[in-house]
Amino acid sequence: MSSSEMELQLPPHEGVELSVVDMHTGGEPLRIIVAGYPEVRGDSVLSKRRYAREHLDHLRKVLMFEPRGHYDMYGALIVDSEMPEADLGVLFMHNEGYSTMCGHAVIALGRFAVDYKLVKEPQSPETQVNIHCPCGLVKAFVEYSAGKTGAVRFLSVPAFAFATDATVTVEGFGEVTVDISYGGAFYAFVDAQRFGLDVKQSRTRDLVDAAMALTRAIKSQVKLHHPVSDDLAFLYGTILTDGRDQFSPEPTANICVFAEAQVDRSPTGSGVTARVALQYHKGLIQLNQTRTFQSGATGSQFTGKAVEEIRCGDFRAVVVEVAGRAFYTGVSRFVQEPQDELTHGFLLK
Ligand SMILES: O=C(O)[C@H]1NCC[C@@H]1O
Repeated sequence: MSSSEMELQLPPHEGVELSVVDMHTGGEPLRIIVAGYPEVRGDSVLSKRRYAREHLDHLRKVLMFEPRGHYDMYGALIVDSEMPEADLGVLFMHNEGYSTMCGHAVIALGRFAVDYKLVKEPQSPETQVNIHCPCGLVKAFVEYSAGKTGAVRFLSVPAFAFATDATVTVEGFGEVTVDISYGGAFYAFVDAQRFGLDVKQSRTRDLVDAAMALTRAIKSQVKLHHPVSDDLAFLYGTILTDGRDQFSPEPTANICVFAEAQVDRSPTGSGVTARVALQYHKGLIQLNQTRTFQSGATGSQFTGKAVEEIRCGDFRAVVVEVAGRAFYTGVSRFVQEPQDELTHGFLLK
């Protein structure tokens, strides 16, 4: 028998099995867990996120960490939603825990939900998929024609500038002026030039070190607040930019360092949402002016625009639309053999 004829079956084994569909959006991986997880308890998606963190974290490590994943792996677990209008609920996971929003994942999940029939009756030219993320309901619109799915755009939860020109003291860099904005998760924004860096040219390690120093400083010096829930009020990451915030048809580049020094390969959907809200707040863009955002890491692109002004508690907020493309990379059935000394996973720092 030649190797091309071998059946892809695991030999007899013991232990937990987990099945996933792998995709990427602009280079950023998304491992969608489709089987093997126990029930995630909780009466809301936000409380399920808490439950997964407290009771099921060993499984996040199995799927995100080596040898099945890697330092920068990203995952999505589909859960039931308490919202009648939602087609699916989702929990996001990464190298440190569980995020509240993930735009690159929503783009991939939109395609996935149509292809794997999580929505009834797909429509052409676009099928709407309502995805209940921990931050709230996100509406994705998936191109659909002749049975095939394509590009995805989504309308995110209310996004708002939380603080502009805030000053923090950053170890090794002194006083740094930053903006903080929310796009389903909170991000700090600063021009990479402030650290003598360039988001497209500098070494990733240097960008990560600067971004993490800033994240640490903000976490210890700025108290965040979200009108809907305290579970949303934490800094998810720092986005270093090329400083080109004034509207232009040219792309603007950024790099997002989130969770525990994890680097987004995509332009960061929730980051684009937060950055558009910030640009709108500063009067640098108008409603329905589309900007192109480029990942400093891979050059991949998303577009983003503010489409409506609304309120979120006391904040003047906007609904932001982000668009991009996701692709399948494979399917896997992972096993966790009990005899394996490294069965729980590990990370190299
Ligand atoms: O696209 C996004 O929003 C995400 N990508 C990884 C970090 C963020 O959650």
